[in-house]
Amino acid sequence: MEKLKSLVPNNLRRMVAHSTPDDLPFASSSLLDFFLNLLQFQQIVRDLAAQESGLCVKNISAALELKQKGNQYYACGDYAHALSCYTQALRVAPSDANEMDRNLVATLYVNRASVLQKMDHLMECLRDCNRALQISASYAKAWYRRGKVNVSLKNYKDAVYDLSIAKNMELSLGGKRQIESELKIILDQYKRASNKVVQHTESNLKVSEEPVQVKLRCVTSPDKGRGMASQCDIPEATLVHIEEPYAMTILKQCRETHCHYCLNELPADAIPCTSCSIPLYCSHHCRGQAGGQFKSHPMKHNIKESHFNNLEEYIARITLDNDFNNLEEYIAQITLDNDFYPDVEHIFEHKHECQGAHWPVVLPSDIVLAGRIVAKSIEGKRVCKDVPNLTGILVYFLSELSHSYSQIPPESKLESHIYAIVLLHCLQHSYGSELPINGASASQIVILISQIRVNSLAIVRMKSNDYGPSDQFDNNISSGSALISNVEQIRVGQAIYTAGSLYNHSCQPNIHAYFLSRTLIMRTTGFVASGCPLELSYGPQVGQWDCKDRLKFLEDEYCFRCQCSGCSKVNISDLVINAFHCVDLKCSGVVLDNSVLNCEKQKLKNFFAIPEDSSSAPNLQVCRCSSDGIGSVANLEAKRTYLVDPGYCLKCGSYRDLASSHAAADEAWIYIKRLQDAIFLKEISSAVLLDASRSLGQLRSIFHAYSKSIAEAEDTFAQASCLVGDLHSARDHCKASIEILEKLYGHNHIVIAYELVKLSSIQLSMGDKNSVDSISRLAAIFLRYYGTHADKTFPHLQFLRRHALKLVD
Ligand SMILES: C[S@@+](CC[C@H](N)C(=O)[O-])C[C@H]1O[C@@H](n2cnc3c(N)ncnc32)[C@H](O)[C@@H]1O
Repeated sequence: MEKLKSLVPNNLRRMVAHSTPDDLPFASSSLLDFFLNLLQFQQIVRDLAAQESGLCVKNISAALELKQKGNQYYACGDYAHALSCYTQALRVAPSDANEMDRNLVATLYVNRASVLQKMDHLMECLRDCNRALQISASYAKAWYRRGKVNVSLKNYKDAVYDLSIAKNMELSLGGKRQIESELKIILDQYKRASNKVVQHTESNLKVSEEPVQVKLRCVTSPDKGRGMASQCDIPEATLVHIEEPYAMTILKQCRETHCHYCLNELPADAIPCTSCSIPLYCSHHCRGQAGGQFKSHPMKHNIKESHFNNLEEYIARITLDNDFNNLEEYIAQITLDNDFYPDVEHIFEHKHECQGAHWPVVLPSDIVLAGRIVAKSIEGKRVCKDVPNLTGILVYFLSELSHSYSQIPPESKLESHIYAIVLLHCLQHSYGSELPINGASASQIVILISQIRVNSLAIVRMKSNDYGPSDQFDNNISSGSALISNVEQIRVGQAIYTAGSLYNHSCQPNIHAYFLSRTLIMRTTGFVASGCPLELSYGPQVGQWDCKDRLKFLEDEYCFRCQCSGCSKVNISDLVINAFHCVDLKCSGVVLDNSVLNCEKQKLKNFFAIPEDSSSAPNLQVCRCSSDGIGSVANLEAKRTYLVDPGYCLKCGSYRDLASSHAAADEAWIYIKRLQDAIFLKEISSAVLLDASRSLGQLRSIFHAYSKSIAEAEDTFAQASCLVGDLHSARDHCKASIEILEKLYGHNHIVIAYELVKLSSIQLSMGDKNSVDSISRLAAIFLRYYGTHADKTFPHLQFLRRHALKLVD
């Protein structure tokens, strides 16, 4: 990108940078003409879009090399590395490659199955054996491995079948004898045990049985444009929206860890695309839905019919059991190809990327997402033939979704134009004349990119990390084996939800958006009165950042100035979050620095906007101040001189020297940061702890008691205390941090639930029965945000509940 940008001459750069939606086609076409005559551009595009020589094409020698490495790791017992090598080998192995008369992919599945069994991933091992047998039904080693894993799963009947078949297929006499002796042992086990049947169906992807029962309507307001509003009173935790993405793509950093279709974490037996080396999927279902070029394995071997008769007789003889009579059906069930192919109307999102070219890996996620939207539109056009050209195929996006082209910074405009032209060239390899490359099509993709910018949602997953005292730390304070849970949200994908994009943002949202698989779900987090707008947070919230930081983020990321209530009305959180303590330590007032005050001043002006001579207004203001707690930190009805200069306490008017306060705070933070580094390295010395403890005392005298700084420092101490095994202190610091967060976010915010996960796990480790209350409270908040999906989105909740019950018993 930088290379291409640097080649654009200044006059053209200026023209593109200052273009508006009206003169966009002219700017696009001028830039396109320039690039088409540029050799470097042609070379870059050729590299990105080349199919046969692309980096993502299957590659037999790379696969063999990785297989070899995997074998070496396996031989020396390094199963984790062996597993990774076999998975990478499967990713690049062509489906028709053979090695010693055996299909290479089948061999790799069997090798990986052996590792998975060693690592005790039994169901994953079973699935890999099935995959090998679906390619080559007469593969003795695959039947053998299947038999062995079925023994581990105590599925003895299947194990008898599998090993008998393996013995029948095995060519060497020695091999046959070995299997026979193993069979004898299994037969004994079979006779002694009652056989259970292990279900090996793939994961159920149905996400929600709960229907959406409320009616919403689209409303328009002058400051936010269209938005959604309720048509009736809606109780809290009500499901208000559920939607599948129009288009979705995985984020780069999750390509190796999450399924490229459903975005759930990959299991140990992840499967690759059959014809390129880009995606990994968790199941055949997801692979089928995403769709590649669907190459089947040409070496498919089936078992000859004649084998069945002898084999059935043999099994009947060794088992003396009439129950083994449908061998043919058994084999058919296992060896049947279980790739799931959706109906003919289904549009495959990965198909156009699956040609070996590496542009889908190299270009940024939002550009790949734009590619998926264009591809879906073209495929849709094939189904509905009366849509004429690109204007037609992108008609929904061009006319229905808002965009920010006029507001985006000049540099970003140039980047969008270059990406649009590059993307068009890459997509043309799949769509030829269906996708003309000209100024009109390029400008439409530029608009599409800016629509993605303001309308796409980040798909997130909740992740809980456990940490406890380091082994080497001499724990002489408590004997508790603390295992503390930390919850974090990680971004895994980016998607466009067409109806979901009508919801506006608020920094004090009344709906919560979350994802199951790739499905978007929205729920009210409190009671919503009829006619009220329903708004979610696009990222920043009151309590998380102060107002100026939220405004900046929304302008930078989404190109709009937030008009929500959190950014236009005074609230206690914005006043205290980055506030200094009053010099009079007995005073609870806040002292604001210049940057915060400038932003708050605007809101404070609105606060005083009511005419001076209005007799009822001041009382109203007082009521409001005391009701939301503002009165305890700022006396906004008093003299307005406080509002003019930074450094004065908003309650008593005392002056604080902010320059020296900033310097003292920076110094104190050096020691807290040192403690954070020590936590990361899990090496906490008493000297580091002591210095940080002194600094915490200093911070408490510098910052306001409800400030984020103090909350963060308390949280750091909670973690450190946990690691050194001082659970009493960990609990107290965790409680202190929660108290501050309650002031910043409110009592029932999801952030409080995340902190309660920490607190309750500390309490559980201490055997403290108060953990039951903490867990009930966090479960109630989770219920409010996730309703019936609370356990599904956060399975750790069940674990906590179980342990709390044990404690009560
Ligand atoms: C995903 S769209 C929401 C629907 C949009 N209002 C429309 O008419 O299509 C995001 C855009 O809505 C507007 N918007 C959303 N929340 C806003 C807010 N809190 N303040 C101002 N504008 C907002 C901005 O123009 C933003 O770029």
